[in-house]
Amino acid sequence: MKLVIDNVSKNFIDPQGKQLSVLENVSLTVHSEEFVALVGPSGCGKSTLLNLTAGLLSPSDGSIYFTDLTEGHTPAMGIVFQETGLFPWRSVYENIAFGLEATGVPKTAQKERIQHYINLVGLGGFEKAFPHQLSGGMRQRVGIARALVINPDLLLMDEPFSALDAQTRTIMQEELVTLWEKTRLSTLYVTHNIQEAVMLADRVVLLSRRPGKVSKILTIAIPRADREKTENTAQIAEFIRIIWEHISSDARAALMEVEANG
Ligand SMILES: Nc1ncnc2c1ncn2[C@@H]1O[C@H](COP(=O)(O)OP(=O)(O)OP(=O)(O)O)[C@@H](O)[C@H]1O
Repeated sequence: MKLVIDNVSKNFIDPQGKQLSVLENVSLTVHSEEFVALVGPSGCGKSTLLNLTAGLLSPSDGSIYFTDLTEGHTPAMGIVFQETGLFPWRSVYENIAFGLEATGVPKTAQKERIQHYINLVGLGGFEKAFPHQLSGGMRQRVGIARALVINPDLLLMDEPFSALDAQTRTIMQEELVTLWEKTRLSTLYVTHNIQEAVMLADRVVLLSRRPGKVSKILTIAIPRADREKTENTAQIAEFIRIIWEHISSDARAALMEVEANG
């Protein structure tokens, strides 16, 4: 499976009725078993690109498609947003079951699958709890399990941990690394936090937006072996220093822009 974002542009109409060009000719691929982090300052169009990929928005130009699929297979996408959007009147189990309800998966297989993901995200024992009885981190785990239960080909995550306190965020990031090692799911992860991107991703993609200009893509590749060495702040800082030596001046400017405006 490969996700291809091919020369995509997106314009919106702003509240004054003027056309606002957010993305122009943006191209990006996410390969099978690849974790790509999309980093950029606030307002550069990260969520727009993710929503276009999810099919929640349509591109003004260009196309988004999958290649290298098994014949006849329709790709599925799991989505995790910053706001989990859990149904408050449904239990943990019922919230996770939601994604499977409209599918043809038989009931017994559904039960097994739901329980598998509940255990995988560490929520065993909380099946009957309601969202208001859970911490922010636990609610995000429900959101992640709900996205995974449909066995997606691609996982889309939009700042899933940014509403959490710093300590919980670190725990959730570590848990996501462990979870990803188990699932190796192709993932596109939006964040404005460079450290988080470096810690999680195989490849960091910078979406840069200069004043008066539309967004453009710059990529920093992070080999998987090196990613595993970025487990604490000191290692991440050292890693970013090494990357810094090897990237273009445009990419340096984009990183500084993220730090200044992220
Ligand atoms: N539906 C819409 N109608 C009009 N303008 C929009 C719409 N959605 C997004 N925009 C504008 O597009 C630009 C990019 O927004 P987007 O949410 O994609 O940025 P972002 O990089 O995800 O920002 P943040 O990190 O703050 O979430 C912003 O200027 C925003 O105001």
